[in-house]
Amino acid sequence: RALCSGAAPRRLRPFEAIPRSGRNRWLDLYRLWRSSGFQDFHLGMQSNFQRLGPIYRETVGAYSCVNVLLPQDAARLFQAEGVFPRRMGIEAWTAHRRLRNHKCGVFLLNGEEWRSDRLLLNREVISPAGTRKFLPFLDAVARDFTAVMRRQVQKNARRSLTIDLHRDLFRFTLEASSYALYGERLGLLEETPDAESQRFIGAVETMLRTTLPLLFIPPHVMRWLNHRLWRDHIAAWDTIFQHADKCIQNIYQEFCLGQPRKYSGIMAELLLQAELPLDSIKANITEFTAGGVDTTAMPLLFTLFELARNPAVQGALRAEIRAAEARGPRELSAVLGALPLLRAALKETLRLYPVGITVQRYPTKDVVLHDYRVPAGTLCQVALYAMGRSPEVFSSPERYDPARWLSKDENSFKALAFGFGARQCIGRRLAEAEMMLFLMHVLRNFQIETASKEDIRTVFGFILMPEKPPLLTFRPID
Ligand code: HEC
Ligand SMILES: C[C@@H](NS(C)(=O)=O)c1cncc(N2C(=O)c3ccc(Cl)cc3C2(C)C)c1
Repeated sequence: RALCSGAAPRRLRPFEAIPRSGRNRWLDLYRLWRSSGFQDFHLGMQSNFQRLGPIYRETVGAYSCVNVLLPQDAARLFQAEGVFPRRMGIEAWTAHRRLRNHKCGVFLLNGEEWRSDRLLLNREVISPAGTRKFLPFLDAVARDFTAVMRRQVQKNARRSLTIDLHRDLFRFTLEASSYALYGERLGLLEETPDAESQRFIGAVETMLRTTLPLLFIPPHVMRWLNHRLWRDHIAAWDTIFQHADKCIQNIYQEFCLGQPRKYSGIMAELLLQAELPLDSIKANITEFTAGGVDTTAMPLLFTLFELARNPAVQGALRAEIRAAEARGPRELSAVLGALPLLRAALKETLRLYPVGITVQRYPTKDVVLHDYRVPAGTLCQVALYAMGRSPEVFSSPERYDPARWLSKDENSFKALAFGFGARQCIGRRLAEAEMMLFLMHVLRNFQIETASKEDIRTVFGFILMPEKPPLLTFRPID
């Protein structure tokens, strides 16, 4: 085909010819550790692409990988992922599970074990039918959150509320995901939120923060050093598992006392389904409980900030929400289906602030990335942060413009914030619904403003987060 199109067939280049960042893997690890470069990892990748081009190889400490940022290279990588797609493991996490004799959830499993758990979980967690069942639970929590905010505003003489919302957002996402998972309200939105749940949120933050250095340093070295980092990491995991166990015990007891008459959350459905063994249900529900807090709270904070500094976009979204509401009360999935601009705003937020800054795969067969031969089994990753801000991929990438996702033009393999294919984020529909419902109720009830028009500096703490959470002002709309 290349010949008849007149173009000379592109010569394939050898793997060794791929440009390399850094010089010495251990020196670069030391430098990264010293310069707290872990938290600027995403920025380092972005400048490497600017220096070396759209593909390069990186070796830091024990970790070595090929980085790409163009959609067509992402497409080729995913086409080579095979039936058991695999990401880089997190040794520190599996080390904890072994230490405590816990099973792993789908995030940490691979091969046949991963596939059998994943197929059984999909029906209740990510399928349209499963999602429809837990939408009302998320809507109830989003309504409660907005009502608590309105009460808060009434107390202020100025009838507005200026606040760093990030702690409240953690409580919202934990309250919402726990209600969908366990069918139980934790009561986190009340004035005096439950102390144990607060401790859980803190433990998730500590666990994520201490995971970062452990990604680059083999944990057996850490354990040998019995480094404080390792002790904090394990203690945080123990708190996470204790909390999830308490929630699971409650619902398991009720389940044994008699079948719940109507839908009471994902966990109850999995127990009723009786296909996944209890310890697998526990391992996965624990992952979902811990994985459902920061991952969804951060994009909400970034979206509120961008809408505050882009009032025209905020107005267009409010108009869309009012129009959808004017069409009368309908099933929640229909309401969410009538908010394409709001869904596009979430895509735009995740383009600029991707919670997971990369998506990784080990190709199961040799693959050609940007005309280079890459052997099967090489760790490759799509740099989502660099892709989202690359002028080669997005026109005026610095502009927050949700409408770019509605145009007819080629957007394939550009919206990768939830990953791709059979191994994509299983919490995607839960996260999307939580964020859509939250923003729908907040935008209908409040005008959002911010004094700072400056970009937010982001740091990589396993989750992409703001270095300093923005201060936002909420003015009630009567
Ligand atoms: C309720 C749980 C939950 C929530 C909420 C959640 N995730 Fe995930 N996510 C997971 C799990 C579990 C996996 C691993 C899935 C697997 O390996 O089968 C995962 C995997 C991923 C991956 C890797 C996908 C791939 O193709 O390798 C990405 C990227 C991701 N999530 C992004 C997000 C983003 C972005 C958000 C929120 C805006 C989010 N996640 C919220 C549970 C969640
Ligand atoms: C940030 C991004 N990293 S990623 C998967 O792209 O490399 C991500 C996306 N979706 C979910 C997560 N999770 C967490 O935060 C988390 C915490 C504790 C546990 Cl037990 C399990 C998790 C998971 C992996 C579900 C993380």
